[in-house]
Amino acid sequence: MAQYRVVSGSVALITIQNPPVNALRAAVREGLFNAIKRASSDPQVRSVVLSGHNGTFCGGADIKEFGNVSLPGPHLVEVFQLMEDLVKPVVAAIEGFALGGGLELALACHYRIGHSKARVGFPEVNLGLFPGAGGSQRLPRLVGVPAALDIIITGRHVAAGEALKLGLLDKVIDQNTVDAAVTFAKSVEGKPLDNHRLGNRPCPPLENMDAFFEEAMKRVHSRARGAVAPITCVQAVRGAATLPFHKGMELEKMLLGTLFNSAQAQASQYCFFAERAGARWSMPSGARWDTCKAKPIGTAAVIGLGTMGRGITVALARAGLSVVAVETQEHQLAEAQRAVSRMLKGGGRVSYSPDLQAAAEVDLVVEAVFEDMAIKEKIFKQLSEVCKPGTLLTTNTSTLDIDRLASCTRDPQLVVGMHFFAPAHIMRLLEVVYGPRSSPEAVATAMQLGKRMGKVSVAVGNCTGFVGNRMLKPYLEQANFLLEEGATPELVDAALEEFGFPMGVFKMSDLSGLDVGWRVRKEEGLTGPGVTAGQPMRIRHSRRYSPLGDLMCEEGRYGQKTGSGWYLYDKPGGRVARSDPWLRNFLEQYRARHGLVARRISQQEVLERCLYALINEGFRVLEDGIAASPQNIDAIYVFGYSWPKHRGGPMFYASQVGLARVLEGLNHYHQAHPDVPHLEPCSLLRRLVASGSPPIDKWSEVVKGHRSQL
Ligand SMILES: C/C=C(\C)C(=O)SCCNC(=O)CCNC(=O)[C@H](O)C(C)(C)COP(=O)(O)OP(=O)(O)OC[C@H]1O[C@@H](n2cnc3c(N)ncnc32)[C@H](O)[C@@H]1OP(=O)(O)O
Repeated sequence: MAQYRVVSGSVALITIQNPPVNALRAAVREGLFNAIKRASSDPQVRSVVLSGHNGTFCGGADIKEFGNVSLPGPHLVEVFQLMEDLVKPVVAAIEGFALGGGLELALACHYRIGHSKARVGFPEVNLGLFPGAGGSQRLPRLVGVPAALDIIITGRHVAAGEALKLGLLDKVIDQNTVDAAVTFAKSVEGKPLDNHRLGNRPCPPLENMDAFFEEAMKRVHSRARGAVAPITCVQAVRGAATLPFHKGMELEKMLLGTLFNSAQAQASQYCFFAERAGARWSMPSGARWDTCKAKPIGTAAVIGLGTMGRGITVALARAGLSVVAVETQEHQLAEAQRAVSRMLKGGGRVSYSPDLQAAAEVDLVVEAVFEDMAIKEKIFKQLSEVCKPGTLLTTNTSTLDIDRLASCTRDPQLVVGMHFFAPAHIMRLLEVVYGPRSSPEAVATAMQLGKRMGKVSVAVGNCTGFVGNRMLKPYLEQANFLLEEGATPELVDAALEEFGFPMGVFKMSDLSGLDVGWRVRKEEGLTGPGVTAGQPMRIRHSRRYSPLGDLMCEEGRYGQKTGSGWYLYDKPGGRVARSDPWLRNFLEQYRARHGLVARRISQQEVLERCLYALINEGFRVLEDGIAASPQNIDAIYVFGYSWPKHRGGPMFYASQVGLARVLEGLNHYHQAHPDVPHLEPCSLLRRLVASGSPPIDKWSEVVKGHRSQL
């Protein structure tokens, strides 16, 4: 786990060996502890170099160990202190990553030499923690409080060049890092070390310290959206700035104790693994990630250059593909060309054409035209004739039937959905949608391409809305019903924002445009001139229906783009939402017209109705086999719908609330609203509760048993 050998006559070279990222699990901590003791007592040794096996210094503590009540082996703080106290100089040779406990380990060394491609950082905040093994105390002493706080709060990876400028690294080199570190170690043998022990150094002084930390705390409170870890980061760094090292370490220990087994830390760590779980995809046919080979993709075409098409073009070009961007409307093509070039800053290999024929020779097509089945069917038919045999045809539809599009082509097995999220070059999520006829090779290729674009890719089955938008529908529906019953957009949004969403449902709807959903509802036959004649306004297919969104669109209130929607904006395209007296009036008149009596609605009811309805649909998605696991659903919600990471995704949240409580809540609300089927608890949820609410990683066993009985 920690290999020890003496090189160059006097240098103990200690190499951490725990693939793939040399995480500091118990055996590694023990190995390091023993190796340092050995170097200390070895008379031949005058200096030490610490490195990581296989080009990676160290990815930090082993996150998989965190569930254990008491961690076995020596504690990291103990190992690091032993290292810092060593009377022989210790040099960290950093290749690849030094993250979290890995960087703390490097900070306990007396010198740090990094490869030019190395990256360092404290990503603990993303795991609901902070650098609590000395990092919050040592880093500010080395680089100063402002730089340390920035690194610790953002969790960002710092490139070697920047780390050198900050003084975090002593030297950056392009050659063999371990060789350079050995040479360096020999050059400092016998030299005094006191100033190189960060625990001995005071923090560089900071003017206006109180004001600095007050401002930092204010900023963190406004951005953290209920997450506790970022606040703790500020408290810990303040300790470093104001306390002697040993007192700061005590504070750090106390603060870490409050977070370590907290619900937020568990949720964030669950997200870390859920993000990676999508790569191990499977299809109902039994095809899997490890048995299917992706086709090589070098060229792609994007059809339709609206907002989505432009973002997709940028994402593909940044992944190194040569892209043909096709748009039949000349003015839109010219505008898109300018926008894409701006986003790519002159880089990328993109050509533009008004003609679909330009896609003839590409390996893969992403269709991103208007959300209209007839138009998409026509394009798929044309693509099938134009493109060379073997070209993968994909669609960016957010809701339409993949199989219907596949049936317009000569090779339906080559058709899959690639559902990007706006802005497509920024949002991390990609839903890869397979139809009943999509080949495993086509799925493997789309998943592989997602990885190349840096996306969190999740393979899902074909149904209206797939996973994300299917679950969103009952959530939006509940929000509208709450308005009918007496809530305001402000009340609903405040409850959801306090829960941790960056934007409430109505602000989000104003941002994305109310007309988008209106068009979908027209396509579904829920609204429109022919549909509404003679039908009760608030009932469709014998279920409760809210026409509020349709009425808003009929008034021309599409959201930010028209300057008014659920809120008022200072101009079309304005961003700052203000309460709108017109809307209050409109809601009052609407309720009066339909004999609805407004009642007081609590934030708790808002959360339970919106979130439980969404979660209930998540269980149906699992039941139907549209998503392979709750982890996949949660990754979709965290990376595509901005579900707060510290809540772990909707399915994990349900497991934390308690499945019995979610079931009870749904039963309660369904009794009150029997005409709303989305509130009726689905059979999988009932079954999970009946089987004693097993932990989330055991749900799949119940799902399997459940499906075999259907
Ligand atoms: C107190 C807290 C302390 C002291 C801490 O140190 S908390 C841990 C802080 N460290 C991190 O948060 C780093 C987490 N890891 C990463 O960010 C990345 O894995 C990486 C940048 C180090 C490498 O990225 P990449 O090359 O893309 O590889 P993967 O992310 O796919 O990872 C490969 C597999 O390794 C597993 N892994 C990664 N880091 C850890 C870890 N610290 N503990 C346990 N396991 C880890 C990861 O899950 C992958 O495994 P599979 O999911 O494929 O089985």
